[in-house]
Amino acid sequence: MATFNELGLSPQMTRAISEMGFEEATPIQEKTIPLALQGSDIIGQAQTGTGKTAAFGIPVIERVDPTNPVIQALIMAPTRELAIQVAEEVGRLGSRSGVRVLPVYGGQEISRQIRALKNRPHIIIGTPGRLLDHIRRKTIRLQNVATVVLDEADEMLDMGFVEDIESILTEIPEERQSLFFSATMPPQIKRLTEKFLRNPQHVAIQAKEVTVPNISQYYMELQERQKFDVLCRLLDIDSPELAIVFGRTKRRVDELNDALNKRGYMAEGIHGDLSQRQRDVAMRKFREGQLEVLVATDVAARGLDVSGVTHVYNFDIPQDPESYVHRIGRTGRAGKTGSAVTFVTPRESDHRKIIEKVTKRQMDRRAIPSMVEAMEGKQRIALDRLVEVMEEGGLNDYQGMAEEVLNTYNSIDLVAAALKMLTKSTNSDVDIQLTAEAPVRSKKIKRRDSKPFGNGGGNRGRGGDRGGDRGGRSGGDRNRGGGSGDRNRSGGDRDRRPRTGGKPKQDR
Ligand SMILES: Nc1ncnc2c1ncn2[C@@H]1O[C@H](COP(=O)(O)OP(=O)(O)OP(=O)(O)O)[C@@H](O)[C@H]1O
Ligand SMILES: [Mg+2]
Repeated sequence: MATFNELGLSPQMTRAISEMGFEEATPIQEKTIPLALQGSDIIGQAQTGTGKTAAFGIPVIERVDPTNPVIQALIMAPTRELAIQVAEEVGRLGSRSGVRVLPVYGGQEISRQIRALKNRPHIIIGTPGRLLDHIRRKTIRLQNVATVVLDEADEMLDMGFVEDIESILTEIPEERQSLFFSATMPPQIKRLTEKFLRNPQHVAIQAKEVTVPNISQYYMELQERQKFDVLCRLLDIDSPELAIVFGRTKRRVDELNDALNKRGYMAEGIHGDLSQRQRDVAMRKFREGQLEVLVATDVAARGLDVSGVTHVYNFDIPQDPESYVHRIGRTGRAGKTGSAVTFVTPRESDHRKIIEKVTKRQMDRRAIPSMVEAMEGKQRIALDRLVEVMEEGGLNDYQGMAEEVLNTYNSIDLVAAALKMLTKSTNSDVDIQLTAEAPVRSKKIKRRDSKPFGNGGGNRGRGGDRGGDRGGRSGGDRNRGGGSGDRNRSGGDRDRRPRTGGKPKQDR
């Protein structure tokens, strides 16, 4: 790995990078930053959690002229949370360069964004729906944009977004630089990029596997009705620092979230039908470690970078291999280790094999843990806590009382009682009924067998009803020109029109 000093960056940038604690450039950064600084179009592909944000963020900032108060770069991301996160990272990277950065996304009051735009930001990070809204209102003008970035490019060029992206790109001068980044790049999307890029440099940090090697990957075969109890046992045994549980639909996420709370876990749900406030609260609590579990649809599958996520549980097997790669990539980031467990019902067994084939990585089978193991897990957590408190010290106020009580009682009994008290009560008598989800049907198509995420043929073969945040939405969310302009109120920018095959929706 190279140091950032070797990449030809400005002193302000090097300073900001070292203040962020980055010592060496990651491989994707090392390869793409010099190319991007020269002005090349780039398709950058590297595993989850390997620093793609800075790989595009650094050159974008370096190419901005801070003395010119116009929008010079546009970064697009598929979800609001990701837009916010990318804006934060780019803001930190640009903190010494005098560049102003602004995120714009649905669900936030547009008037607030319009006020913020008066500060003349240089770089906008936005979700496509809200960006289009600003373009129509002429509150954002893109005629001075020299660099455009698509983060999660394959997702952005997929069916639900591509028309919006095209409309936005027509607002940007043609002699622009385009940077497309993602951990996955299915062949047919890669082909589509030719339409938007000029002589792109393909930079693929393609390890043997598409997923990160430091994520242990397991699957567990079970019946749909066993899933919830097994999840609780896993949480007890694994005792994650932070965990994300992915469910297939919004209803699933709501029900799971309720059920986990009833069983005594600190959980919150996130999906596209929640208000932005609810989504923000859930994300903030999760980032601050006030939750143990974030329950999410695929709205949280891509790009989110929360340190401390040690475990990902696919309560429902993901619909396609890309989703699998991104979901499990929420753990094992920036060189850390992580663990992912995917629940597979008997009829989904073929689907698991397809995922394994595409990712070129086998998941290890993990046995269903017993209740006894779960209980032992909880007791172990209680013991760890007790020892932790003891090691922290500051026990003077209690020592007199401890000595006194030890005159009467046996020390083993006392410690056992303390442990019993500290062991989280199971609440396993709380009756939980989750609505069953139909198994994922594997489409038996030969897709991307040879070069799964690179060049070559292969059928996209994606169903019309992928993640729960997508299919079946009414048009309301995208109602252009609604009074407040806050058209994403009930959904995410992520929540796209139903995939009914290419036809423009009537409200467009
Ligand atoms: N050179 C570096 N040294 C140390 N940490 C870094 C470096 N570059 C990035 N990071 C940190 O690594 C983490 C992951 O980076 P980032 O979110 O950009 O990954 P990504 O490749 O975009 O992943 P995904 O495909 O999931 O979106 C972040 O917390 C980021 O701040
Ligand atoms: Mg990313």
